[in-house]
Amino acid sequence: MEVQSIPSVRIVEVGPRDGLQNIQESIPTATKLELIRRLESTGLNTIELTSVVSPRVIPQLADCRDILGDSMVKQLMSKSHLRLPVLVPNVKGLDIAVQHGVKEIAVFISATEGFSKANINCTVEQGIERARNVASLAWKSNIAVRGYVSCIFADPYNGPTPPAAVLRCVKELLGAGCYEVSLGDTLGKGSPSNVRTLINYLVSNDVPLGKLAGHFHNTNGQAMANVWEAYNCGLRVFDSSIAGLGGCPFAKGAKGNVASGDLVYMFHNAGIRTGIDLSKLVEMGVWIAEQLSRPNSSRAGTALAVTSKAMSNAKGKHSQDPSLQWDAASQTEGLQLCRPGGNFQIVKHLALSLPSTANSSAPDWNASCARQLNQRRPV
Ligand SMILES: CC(C)(COP(=O)([O-])OP(=O)([O-])OC[C@H]1O[C@@H](n2cnc3c(N)ncnc32)[C@H](O)[C@@H]1OP(=O)([O-])[O-])[C@@H](O)C(=O)NCCC(=O)NCCSC(=O)C[C@@](C)(O)CC(=O)[O-]
Repeated sequence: MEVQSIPSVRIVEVGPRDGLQNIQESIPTATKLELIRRLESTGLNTIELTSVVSPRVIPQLADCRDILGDSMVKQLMSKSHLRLPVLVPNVKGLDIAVQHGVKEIAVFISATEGFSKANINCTVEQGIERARNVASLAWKSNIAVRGYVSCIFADPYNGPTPPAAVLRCVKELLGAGCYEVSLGDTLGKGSPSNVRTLINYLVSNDVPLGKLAGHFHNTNGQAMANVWEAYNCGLRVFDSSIAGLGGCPFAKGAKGNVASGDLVYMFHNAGIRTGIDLSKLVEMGVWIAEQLSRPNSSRAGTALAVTSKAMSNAKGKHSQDPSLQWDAASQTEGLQLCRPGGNFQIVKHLALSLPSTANSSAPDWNASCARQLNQRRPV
């Protein structure tokens, strides 16, 4: 008999990097570290830790050395089942990552000129050259390299992106040694039909599906639909961010990444394994939204958090409220009468257990029942 394996996806949590990079208020390093620690405890096995970029451009992540030098992060880095990429734009970033024992980096280029110039201050061609150089040095240091191509559907300065420009960047990154390339809808402009068209186009031009990941921002509320469409086209790796945080200073108006909680909820409901504990992820979403004083953009996360709070409130109330503690009031064979707390004026519950000889002794049993209820009738 053919054994069917359970379908699974890999989720790349980009919250500590993409999720935080565009937040203006300074976030304490301790909060970022706690975020990483809690994310790992949910079962996520790929977490982008931070970026090593110009602190003038991304001041929020200027503490990247403190993150990478922290003992808890070092301990995570020593776990062989975890992938903990760090975003780097150039050799300087790679050097700092190497000094801190990073085992995986992510390089990033744009398919479009406008965003490339704004984001990394170079042309697309120069960006490719830099990424190639960084990747080749990384490989020499035994560091795995993931790649991003931004603006797969549109650029904030140049408008719609030609698919051929995306193809070129994907091929360049794979040729440079990236084990996987994440397709970034930086502005969140794409919808499922764009996703299908682009993936089909890439595949028909010899890009292996297994080398692609999806990175969808939720500006127009299409991110979940885009993930699902990409899944149905054959993608199995998706980037997401806790509480739907995310954004880039050069993608004005774009909203956060697809929320990790929504993604995991959707996949689990479809019988697709993620390896992630959804209830822990939900708690995490609530926690980080509180820490940052921001709304939690995960719809499933918010809804599940409300339900779980209501359930634990009800549980707590039941165990504390004396009127809901049930005592045996009287007991005869086959009949137990319970009462809530000390107040017997309202009979809230009657637990009846029929005698094993119910048929033969039914008249006796009925009489016993009536007697007890009459004795205990509310006044
Ligand atoms: C690429 C540069 C550095 C070019 O910026 P530049 O000004 O051309 O670089 P430079 O080499 O002239 O250096 C300028 C200053 O930055 C410093 N510097 C230079 N490199 C580093 C480094 N690695 N780490 C720390 N510091 C660095 C360097 O030392 C110098 O400092 P100064 O001497 O003036 O004090 C800059 O434009 C930059 O850092 N850009 C990064 C922007 C960024 O992080 N954007 C967000 C991430 S991309 C994204 O979100 C999209 C993605 C990936 O999520 C997918 C998607 O959604 O599409």
